[in-house]
Amino acid sequence: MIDMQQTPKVRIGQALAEAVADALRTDLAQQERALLIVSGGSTPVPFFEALSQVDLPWERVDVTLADERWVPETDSDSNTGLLKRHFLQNKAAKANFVPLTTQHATAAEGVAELTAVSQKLSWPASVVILGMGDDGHTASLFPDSPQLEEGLTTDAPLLAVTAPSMKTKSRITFSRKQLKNARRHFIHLSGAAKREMFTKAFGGDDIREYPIRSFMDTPVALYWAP
Ligand SMILES: O=C1O[C@H](COP(=O)(O)O)[C@@H](O)[C@H](O)[C@H]1O
Repeated sequence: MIDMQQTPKVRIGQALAEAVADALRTDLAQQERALLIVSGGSTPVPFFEALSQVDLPWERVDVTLADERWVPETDSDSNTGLLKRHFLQNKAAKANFVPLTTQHATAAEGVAELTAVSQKLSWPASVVILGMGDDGHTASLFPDSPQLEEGLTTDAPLLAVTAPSMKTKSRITFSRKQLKNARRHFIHLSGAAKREMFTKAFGGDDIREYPIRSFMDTPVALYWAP
């Protein structure tokens, strides 16, 4: 239930949590397991906290990330660390979390193992939630990345990438094609800078300029909070 006393970011987080929970319930009524793919970064915290409290057969839900920074879970930049602190708690503690990191030193070395793991999940995903950076990146598909073309075109599910403009440059990401392999897509944004970028991105067609554009040919529900 949306709490009208809360800030817009919390209310949008609650609304998105309700929509995602409904989607998972619908799919779990027809299949044994459901796959939920979430993004990291800073935006999803209120959504994670709301979803963690929802009643669901979480033991039948596999959760993984759209992308991960290649750092230990204890690093403040780790998306896995973020999920563990804000989402995989309360009722959602029973979900099966599939991390996008391995013991390998680099993402390039870990990608084969993670590809094998990811292929055992219940595709198509029930839900993919995408974020967007202020530069128009989504997942770890960055406009200035040498692997952008590969990420936008490959049939491989996962790839190792570098993001020259980011603090954590070494990353792993699901490819555009794999992120599209889902029943429902949501984009979750907050703040004026993201509104401006979203308007710019959705006003043009060059997917290499703003990679979030590569989801404009997909039905997406936008959850934006001022
Ligand atoms: O690096 C990343 O950035 C995007 C956007 O993050 P935000 O902090 O601006 O919300 C995120 O969606 C992605 O998962 C993350 O690894």
